[in-house]
Amino acid sequence: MTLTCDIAEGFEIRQAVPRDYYKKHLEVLAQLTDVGIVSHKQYVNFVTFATLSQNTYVAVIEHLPSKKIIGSATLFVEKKLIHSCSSCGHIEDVVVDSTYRGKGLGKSLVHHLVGKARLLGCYKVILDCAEKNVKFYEKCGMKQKEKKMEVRFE
Ligand SMILES: CC(=O)SCCNC(=O)CCNC(=O)[C@H](O)C(C)(C)COP(=O)(O)OP(=O)(O)OC[C@H]1O[C@@H](n2cnc3c(N)ncnc32)[C@H](O)[C@@H]1OP(=O)(O)O
Repeated sequence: MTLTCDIAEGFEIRQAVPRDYYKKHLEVLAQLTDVGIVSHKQYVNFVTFATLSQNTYVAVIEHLPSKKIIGSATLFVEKKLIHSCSSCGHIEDVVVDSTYRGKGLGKSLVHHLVGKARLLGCYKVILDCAEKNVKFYEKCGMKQKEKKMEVRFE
C-alpha cells in the first residue's frame, strides 16, 4: 500500500515535545477520553521517555498560526519473536480537535504513523476502534480483521 502524508497548509505533524504541555496537548486528548490529572513534570517525563524509547512515538498536529496542538495519535512498536523477530505497530489514541475535523488531518495523522511503523520495520499495524470510526480507518487504507477481546481492570 502506498501512503502519502501530505497535510493541509498551516499545520505541522511532528513528534510531541515537552513544550506541547503549554500548547494544550492534553486538552485535545480530553476530547477522546478522560485524561485525568497529568502534571507538567509527568508530561515532560513521559514525552522525554517516549522520545528516547525505540517503541513509543507520540505524534501531534500543531496549528501553526495559533501554536496550538489540535491533533494527537500514538504508535506503539511491539517487538516480536515471530516473523524472524519482527515488530507489530499499534496505533492508539487518535484524536483531532472538533473545530478542525473534516479537513483530512486525521487521515494525515494515521498515514504519518503507518509510514513511521514501516520505517521502523513493522510487518503490520493494528488498532481497536468503535464501529462509528470503521469508515474513517477504511479511508485511511486499513481493513477490518478479526475481533477485539479485552479484560478491563477498573
Ligand atoms: C485507535 C483509536 O484511537 S480510535 C479513536 C478515534 N478517535 C475518536 O473517536 C475521537 C473523536 N473523533 C475524532 O477525533 C475525529 O473525528 C477522527 C480522528 C476520528 C477523524 O478525524 P478527521 O480529521 O475529522 O478525519 P479526516 O478529515 O482526515 O477524514 C478522512 C476521511 O474519513 C472520512 N471520515 C472521517 N470520520 C468519519 C466517520 N466517523 N464516518 C465516516 N467517514 C468518516 C472523511 O469524510 C474523509 O473522507 P475522504 O477522504 O473521502 O474525504
